[in-house]
Amino acid sequence: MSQATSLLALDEVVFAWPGESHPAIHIPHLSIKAASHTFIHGPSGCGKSTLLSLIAGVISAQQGRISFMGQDCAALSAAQRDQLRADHIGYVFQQFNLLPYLSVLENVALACQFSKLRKQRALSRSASVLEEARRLLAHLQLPDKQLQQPVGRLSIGQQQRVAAARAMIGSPELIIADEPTSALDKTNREHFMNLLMAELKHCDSSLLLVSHDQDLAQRFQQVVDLPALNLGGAHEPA
Ligand SMILES: Nc1ncnc2c1ncn2[C@@H]1O[C@H](COP(=O)(O)OP(=O)(O)OP(=O)(O)O)[C@@H](O)[C@H]1O
Repeated sequence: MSQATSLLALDEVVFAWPGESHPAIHIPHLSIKAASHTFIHGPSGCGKSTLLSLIAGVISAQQGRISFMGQDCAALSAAQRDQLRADHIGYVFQQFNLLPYLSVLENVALACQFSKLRKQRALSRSASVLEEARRLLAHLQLPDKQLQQPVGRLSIGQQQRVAAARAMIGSPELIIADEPTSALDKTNREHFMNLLMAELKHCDSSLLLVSHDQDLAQRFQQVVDLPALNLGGAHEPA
């Protein structure tokens, strides 16, 4: 990787939604190191999800450079970006995005179907992908009897732990979590964050978590504040 320890780097990144005259995002510089924990905080509508979509390559910046694992993302084809994402990024979404007709184990194992690399890594730890899913879910304290059930039968807190296991299987370099605790009460939020942080130590992944919940900040080495968009639209991280 270039930039020695930088897993992800954004430089002078500007993005405006189509038809908008003011940018939703202007990031002069943001760097995320390997195996580090970064918290992006800001009020509703400040651009957190937009920033994550830029980093994930779902949308493209009009200006600036985003590099991930030493590669300039704009120089990659759409197919190359898709593969980079599947191999090296795990996601935990606000609404989990689990497939309700699959079992808990199958939902977790699914991430390895889109990435040979993550499958190989999972197999380097366990005898099969399903076994690795089982191991991760045990660490995240999912009761054994629920592993074969459709995810729809789980509580919200349990579904969120399944989503975390799916993001972490095959040890992607970066875990992106978009408001992962917003559906949880305070006790479950603390429990989820404790389990997530403990498991991250084992897989050496970097965590990039966005939330409006400032209470989470103390757990992170790097905190970036995205202020609310002012009337001029553009903002820079504090
Ligand atoms: N697909 C889109 N097309 C046009 N504008 C959009 C789109 N998605 C988001 N925006 C606008 O971009 C700005 C930032 O939205 P974004 O969803 O990134 O904020 P957020 O900080 O993630 O909000 P929340 O915390 O409520 O999820 C908002 O003004 C929003 O209306």
